[in-house]
Amino acid sequence: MKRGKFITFEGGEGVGKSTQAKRLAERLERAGVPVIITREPGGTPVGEDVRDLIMKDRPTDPMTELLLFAAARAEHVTSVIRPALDDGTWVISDRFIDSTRVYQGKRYGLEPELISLLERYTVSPDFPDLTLILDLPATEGVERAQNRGTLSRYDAERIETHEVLRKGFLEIATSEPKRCVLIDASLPVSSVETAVWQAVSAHLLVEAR
Ligand SMILES: Nc1ncnc2c1ncn2[C@@H]1O[C@H](COP(=O)(O)OP(=O)(O)O)[C@@H](O)[C@H]1O
Ligand SMILES: Cc1cn([C@H]2C[C@H](O)[C@@H](COP(=O)(O)OP(=O)(O)O)O2)c(=O)[nH]c1=O
Repeated sequence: MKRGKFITFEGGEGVGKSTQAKRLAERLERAGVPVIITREPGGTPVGEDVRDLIMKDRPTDPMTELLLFAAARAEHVTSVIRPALDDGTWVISDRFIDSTRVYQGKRYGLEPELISLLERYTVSPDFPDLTLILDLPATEGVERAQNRGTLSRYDAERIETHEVLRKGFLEIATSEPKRCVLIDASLPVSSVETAVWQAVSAHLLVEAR
């Protein structure tokens, strides 16, 4: 049985991750590839509870927040992601480790060594095969999230904070060019979809055949 591929979408608020995750899944299905979509925080009953908890009662201590995201991720990897990949199913996750690196690492300054250690225990060896980083000026992303009508407490942060987050994602794209592809998310939905499909075809479909 050929192992499935693991694809993650990352980027700031409202950049189009959920929209593109759905479109990519539809394209893969049309290409005959078995695929599931999942998200973080979330993806499991425990993960969804953690999501509700974090969104509702924001932890005052960044370390609490980091450990909650890590706990949800451990459950997500062991009960959803790893079994699917082992079974030959492709997995698309709307946010994953890079969100922690950027939101808890860059924004709160929590130590990269600690974040790496948590990744080692919660994710390893199931790191993403391909990460699509959707890039958009922070003001546009927040505007899209506002228009969508669901502005989370994270979305509502100051625009300077969103720019710090954007920079964090750009740094990851630069430092890990084999895993990450940077996508211009300011283009129309269908053009972003084409860019995503080109990246997936070039990185994964050729070797999957
Ligand atoms: N390329 C795009 N151009 C314009 N609007 C978009 C684009 N992609 C998504 N949107 C819209 O922006 C909002 C946020 O998109 P969404 O996929 O929910 O983003 P995210 O999951 O990154 O928060 C939605 O209302 C969506 O319809
Ligand atoms: C997965 C993850 C998410 N987050 C944050 C990013 C988002 O602001 C929030 C999840 O909200 P979500 O609704 O997924 O964001 P979006 O507005 O992009 O659709 O949780 C972290 O801070 N760390 C993490 O590890």
